[in-house]
Amino acid sequence: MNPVFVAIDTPDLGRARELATGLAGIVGGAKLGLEFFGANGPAGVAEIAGLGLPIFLDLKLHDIPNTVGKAVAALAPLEPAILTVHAAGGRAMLAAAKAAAPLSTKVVAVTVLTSLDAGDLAEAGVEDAPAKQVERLAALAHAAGVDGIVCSGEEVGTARDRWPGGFFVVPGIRPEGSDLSDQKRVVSPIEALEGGASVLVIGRPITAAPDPAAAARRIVAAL
Ligand SMILES: O=C(O)c1cc(=O)[nH]c(=O)n1[C@@H]1O[C@H](COP(=O)(O)O)[C@@H](O)[C@H]1O
Repeated sequence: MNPVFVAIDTPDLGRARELATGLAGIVGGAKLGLEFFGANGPAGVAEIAGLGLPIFLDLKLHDIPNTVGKAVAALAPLEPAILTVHAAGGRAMLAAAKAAAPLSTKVVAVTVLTSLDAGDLAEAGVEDAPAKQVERLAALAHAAGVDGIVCSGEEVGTARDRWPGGFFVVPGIRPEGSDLSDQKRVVSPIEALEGGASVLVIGRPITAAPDPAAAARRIVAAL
């Protein structure tokens, strides 16, 4: 399976359609997140899904177990290939999300966002290094029965060693020389794959390129 999921982060349905159409056959799937969902809702997700790429619905749900379970049930007709929740929501919330999801959907728990470093965690009261916090939340996600986690490429190797059958989503991917933007824990596409990533989430290095299809082809060819 082609592990590259392109993050289509835009509120513009026409632009999303253009990207999904132009990248079908080059990448393995499309990730739609809060920006797209806020503007286009479930109908927009269904429209992009109809273009043929597997859909990763990245809404990073984080609330009490009842609310998250019912939100996942409301999203279930979309049958996304992958759906995100926040591991910090706790064991019962993670279990409720998994119980409400279609069997074909991989529910993955976001551990420590790739936009955070040790200083950011300390400001939020977490004194451990990101790797330690990822390890803790990965163990929680595993125990709660979800399918895998989202972590950076810096942690995926250790996480995979501890959960060999897990599904590992790695964003914060930057090919050599590309702009970091707001990402702080980044690795290259090949480093993420060699570390054990199941899926590489890549947004702006593809979507902000003058020729997104050519950028995606270069990334996939280097894997
Ligand atoms: O869950 C995610 O996909 C996610 C988790 C995380 O820790 N970091 C992260 O960047 N993401 C998402 O991955 C994408 C990264 O986009 P780029 O930085 O443009 O490659 C965005 O859509 C983020 O919402």
